[in-house]
Amino acid sequence: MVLFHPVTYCQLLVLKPPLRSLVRLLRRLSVPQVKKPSKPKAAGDDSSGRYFCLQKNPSVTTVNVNIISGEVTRHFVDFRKVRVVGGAGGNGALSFLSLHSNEFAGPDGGDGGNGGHVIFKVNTNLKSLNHVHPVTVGKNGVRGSGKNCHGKSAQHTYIEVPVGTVFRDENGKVMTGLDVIGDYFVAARGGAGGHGNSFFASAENVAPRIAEDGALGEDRVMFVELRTMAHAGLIGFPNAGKSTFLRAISRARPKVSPYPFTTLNPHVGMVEYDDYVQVAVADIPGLIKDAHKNRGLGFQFLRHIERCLCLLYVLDLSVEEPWTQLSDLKYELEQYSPGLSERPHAVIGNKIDLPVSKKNLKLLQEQIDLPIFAISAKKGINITEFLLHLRSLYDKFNETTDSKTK
Ligand SMILES: Nc1nc2c(ncn2[C@@H]2O[C@H](COP(=O)(O)OP(=O)(O)OP(=O)(O)O)[C@@H](O)[C@H]2O)c(=O)[nH]1
Ligand SMILES: [Mg+2]
Repeated sequence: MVLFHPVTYCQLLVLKPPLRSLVRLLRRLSVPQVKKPSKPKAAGDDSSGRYFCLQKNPSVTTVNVNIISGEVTRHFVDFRKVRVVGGAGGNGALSFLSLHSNEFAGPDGGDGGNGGHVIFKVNTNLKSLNHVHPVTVGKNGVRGSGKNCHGKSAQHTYIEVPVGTVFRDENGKVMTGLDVIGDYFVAARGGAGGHGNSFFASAENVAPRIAEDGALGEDRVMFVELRTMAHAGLIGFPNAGKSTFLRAISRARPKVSPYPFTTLNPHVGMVEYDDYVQVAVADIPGLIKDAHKNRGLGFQFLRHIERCLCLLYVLDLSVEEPWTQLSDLKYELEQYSPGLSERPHAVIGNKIDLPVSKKNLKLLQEQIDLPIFAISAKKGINITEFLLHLRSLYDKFNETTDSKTK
C-alpha cells in the first residue's frame, strides 16, 4: 500500500502560485546558497572621495577610480607574463606551368615567405609596460604561387619597452635585459617559408609533386619585468616623508599626503650638482613589516630596490622608537634578497622640526652606530648637508666600479 506520493519537483512547477512559493522555500533549504563575489577590498580612501583598488597581482594594472569625477587613472605596470608567437612561414606552392606551345612546361610553384619575428625594442619615452599585451602573435608569411612567384616575407612585430626591461623565462632565469638605447631582443622567431615544387626539380625528377608547408613560429611564454634604475633609493615606512624629501631635492613631484600608501609607484628625481653631475634618486612606495610576504603593497617594489646602487633609509623621528623602523626595513630587505640591506647606505631621520623628534633623535643615536642625518624635508632643514653626503656616496661608488673595470 502506498502511503505517500512524493510530489516531484517538475510536478510542483505546474502547480498553483501558492505552491510555487513552497517550492522556492524547499529549494532554498536544499540548495546551498552561492555567495555573490564581494567587492575588492579598498585599501584606503581620502576626503576627496578617492577609492583605491589595490590589486595584489602585479601583472594587472593598478587602477584608481575617483568616485566624484568618475576619472579612471591607469598606473604603470612593471611586470607582465606574456606569450609571444612568431608568425608562421607561408606554404610553398605545388604548381605546373602549362603554356600554349608547351603543355607540360615543368614545375613552377614558388616558395612561401618567412613569418615575422616578435621583437622587443627600447623606447626611451616609455616608462611602463601598460601597453604590452599578454599575447602577441607575429604576422604570417604569404604563400607561394604559380609562375615561380614567391610569397612575401612578413614584417616583424615590434613591442616597445622602457630602458631597464628584463626578460625571464618560465623558470625565472634571466634571459636578457635591455639597458641601452637601441637594444632589441628577438623574443620569438618567425617560421621559415616552405619551398615550392620548382625548388625540388632536378634531372632525376623533372616534375616533383612535393611542396613544403611553412614552419610554425616560435612560441614562448616569458616574464617581462621593469626595474627602476636609480643611483639611490629612498626606503622607509609609509608616511616617513620620502616623497616630501624627493620633492625637496629634485624637480620630481610625487604626491604627498598625511595618509599611508600615498605613493603607489616609484618616482625618480634627478639631483643636479654644480659640476653637472646628476644623481638619480627613486622614491619607492612605503614598506611595512612582512612586505616580503606580500603584505602592504607587496614585494613587487622590493625588486626596484634591488636595482638601486645605494640605499637611503628614511626614518620618521616623530614616532616612538624610530630604530625599530631601521631594523624592520633591513629585515625585510634581507628576507627578499640576502645581502641587499648591506649595500652602501645612509640613514635619514626626517621630521626633525617636530619637538618630539629631537628627543627621539638622541635615543636613536644611542641605539645605532651609523651617522644619522637629521633633516626636515618639509622645512628644508639640513638638506644641503645630506646632498653633499649623497654625492660622496655616489663618487665612492663610481671609484669602486671604475677600479673593478680597469
Ligand atoms: N612636520 C613634518 N612633516 C613632514 C615632514 N616630511 C613629511 N611630512 C609630512 O608627512 C606626511 C607624509 O609625507 P609623504 O612624503 O607623503 O610620506 P611618504 O613616506 O612618501 O609616504 P608613502 O608615500 O605613503 O609611503 C605628509 O603629511 C607630510 O607633509 C617633515 O619634515 N616635517
Ligand atoms: Mg610617498
